[in-house]
Amino acid sequence: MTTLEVRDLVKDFSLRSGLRHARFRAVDRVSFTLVPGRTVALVGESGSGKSTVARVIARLEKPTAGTVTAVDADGGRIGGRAYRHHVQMVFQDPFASLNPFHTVEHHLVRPLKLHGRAHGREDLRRRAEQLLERVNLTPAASVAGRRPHELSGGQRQRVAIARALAPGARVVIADEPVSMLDVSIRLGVLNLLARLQREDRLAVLYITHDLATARHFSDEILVMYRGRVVERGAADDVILTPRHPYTRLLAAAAPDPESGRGRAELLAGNGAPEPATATPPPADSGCAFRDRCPHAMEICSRPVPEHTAGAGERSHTALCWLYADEARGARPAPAGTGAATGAAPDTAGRARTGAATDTPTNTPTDTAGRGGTAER
Ligand SMILES: Nc1ncnc2c1ncn2[C@@H]1O[C@H](COP(=O)(O)OP(=O)(O)OP(=O)(O)O)[C@@H](O)[C@H]1O
Repeated sequence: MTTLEVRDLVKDFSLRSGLRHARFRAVDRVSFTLVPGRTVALVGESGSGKSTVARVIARLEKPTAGTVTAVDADGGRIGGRAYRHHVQMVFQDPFASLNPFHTVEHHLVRPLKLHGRAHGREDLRRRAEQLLERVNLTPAASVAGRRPHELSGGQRQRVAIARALAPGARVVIADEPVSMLDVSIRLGVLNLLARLQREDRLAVLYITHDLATARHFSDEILVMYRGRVVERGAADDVILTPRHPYTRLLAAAAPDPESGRGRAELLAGNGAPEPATATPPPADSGCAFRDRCPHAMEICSRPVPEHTAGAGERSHTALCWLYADEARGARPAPAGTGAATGAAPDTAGRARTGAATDTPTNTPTDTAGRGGTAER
């Protein structure tokens, strides 16, 4: 049963510089579905469009094109105010998302009242305390009377999560929910989100730069590059057998727990991928990654086909010419743009010779491995 469907979402922004006026496409034909009890992770480097997708879903931005549709358990379309009960967002910055002048109780009572989830002072107070207990903020009565500055960053984010649950949300959009928190408490907050998701069968969109937590906490991963989803599949498949050269670069740039350096740095001598905003995307509809791709071919300037391996829950899609029949035997790109003749890359970014393959034989080492950590 579908809870939220994003279809062919496009978001353009207007850019003005003096008298010049241009349009910039931040999100380009993004589609995915969120279902109860499952987490979809949206990963990609800074500027790839992840937060814009979240903001459109949360109705903080209007889409330029495409649709976002929420449906209830009977398949009926949810619109208007009910949509705001149904879809809630947890923001990156717990310091900015809570009003410093109001108590924790006020932050929870307001949505409970607004969405008709409790009535009367006593009922509201009781429901607010129940929410605090659910996010492990105890003793709830004492926490309820505090103001945000009296709480740690982790505690504030727990209040923000409780506030998201207050209207009875079925879909939670968590936009980098732990990136501003101390490393030592991040897993505790993510484990809390995972528990609430299981208990309430929430549909969660988890936005992150971090491949390790994306793999651990999500069922499906979508990799975004310059507004487009360039790869998608089951979390383990995307991390352990990445197909798109960009995902391979991201995986290679993931921090090495032993040395503390990015693996790309170790392999290539220089390093992690540049931010997506560093260079403007190519003006045509070819692959936006081709300027940085070590396997770029001339064919990459043509509109990129989607290639899917596997089926159902194991379907694994890459938006890349390397896997297309037409690319076999394609001429290599001119010198300086990287070279490959239909060769699928290995994880060190080297092109393997021979025809492209649907199932790359080289897989990255499991640096993004799963590891359970208790909720704190
Ligand atoms: N209101 C806006 N006006 C103009 N450009 C914008 C606006 N909001 C976002 N952008 C641009 O859209 C692109 C995508 O931004 P977005 O914040 O969605 O990326 P992101 O992947 O979430 O990055 P980060 O991880 O740093 O938050 C960026 O180039 C950004 O500068």
